Amino acid sequence: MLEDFLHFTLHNETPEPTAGTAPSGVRWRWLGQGMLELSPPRQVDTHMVLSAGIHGDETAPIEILRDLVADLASGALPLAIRVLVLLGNAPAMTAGKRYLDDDLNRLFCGAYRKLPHCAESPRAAALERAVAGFFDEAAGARWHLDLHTAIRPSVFERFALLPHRTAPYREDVFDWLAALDISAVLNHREQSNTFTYFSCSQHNALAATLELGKVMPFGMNDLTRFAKVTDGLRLMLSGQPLPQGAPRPRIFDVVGQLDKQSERFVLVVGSQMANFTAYPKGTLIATDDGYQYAVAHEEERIVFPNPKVKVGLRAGLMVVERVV
Ligand SMILES: O=C(O)CCC(=O)N[C@@H](CCC(=O)O)C(=O)O
Ligand SMILES: [Zn+2]
Repeated sequence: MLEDFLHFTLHNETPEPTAGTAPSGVRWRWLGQGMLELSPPRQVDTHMVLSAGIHGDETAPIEILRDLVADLASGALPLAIRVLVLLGNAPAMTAGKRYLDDDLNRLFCGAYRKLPHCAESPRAAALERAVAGFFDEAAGARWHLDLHTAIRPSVFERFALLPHRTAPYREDVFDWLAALDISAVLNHREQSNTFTYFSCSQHNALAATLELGKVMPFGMNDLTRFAKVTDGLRLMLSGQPLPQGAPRPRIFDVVGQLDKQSERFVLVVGSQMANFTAYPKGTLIATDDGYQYAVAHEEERIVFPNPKVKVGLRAGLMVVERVV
């Protein structure tokens, strides 16, 4: 099973037995579809959740995690920390869609309770339980990296989003992201219902969403484009120091959110631009019933423009580069 964790996940097959020790000595526990805990034989003080496929059509990170699990099982990659690998939305992966009924990454922090009949709600609940169980037993450092790909091309092919928290992020977080080949960081300034906000706010994990390239079908990804990210993850998993000296990512603060309040929402600037496209002060970006968003700063950049989201959800973020 560990050689092709993804296959078991997509076919909703349960391995028999559901726990064991791999040839590498790594202990494993299958916690349910797409949920696998791996730990070295000795006690460790670092605990990392690695998730992908929270959106079913974002396949590159799913393939990256599949390959990492296989290498941990065979011993090609030694494991020095405890890790929970989560593949989020298997039915959506099979359908090649972002989600079936509702966006799973808007259903965390208990938001799933408001949509009891949606296909993704039980999954959000199960993922929350898995993370809670994992971190309950975790004394020491807690990390969560949630790997995604963007729908649109991006000015920065690999970027991170940090969930809002009251304490500012330590400077070394940006060095750490630089070592993972991340060239831009978007700093959220509001609470949300994303997976990383959940693990950050409810489990005190150092959490980040990583956006790796653009949505492609399974088998069509050029994973060499993310080789440095994968190398960094391998170092983290095997307890090795990350390389120093990578250029610091550029940092952007969210200054506005484009909310789709009704079906009359219009993204005036269109929706075909790359993420982080810049607009000058005064540009009208979006309109809706009784609402409009115009650029208020000298320059703002748009991220995740998507007028097709459901009413009530964010249809884009506006960010401003931080002067450091
Ligand atoms: O390209 C897009 O429009 C969406 C890519 C994506 O799924 N991004 C995540 C970001 C989560 C965060 O804000 O941390 C999402 O929208 O859920
Ligand atoms: Zn995504």
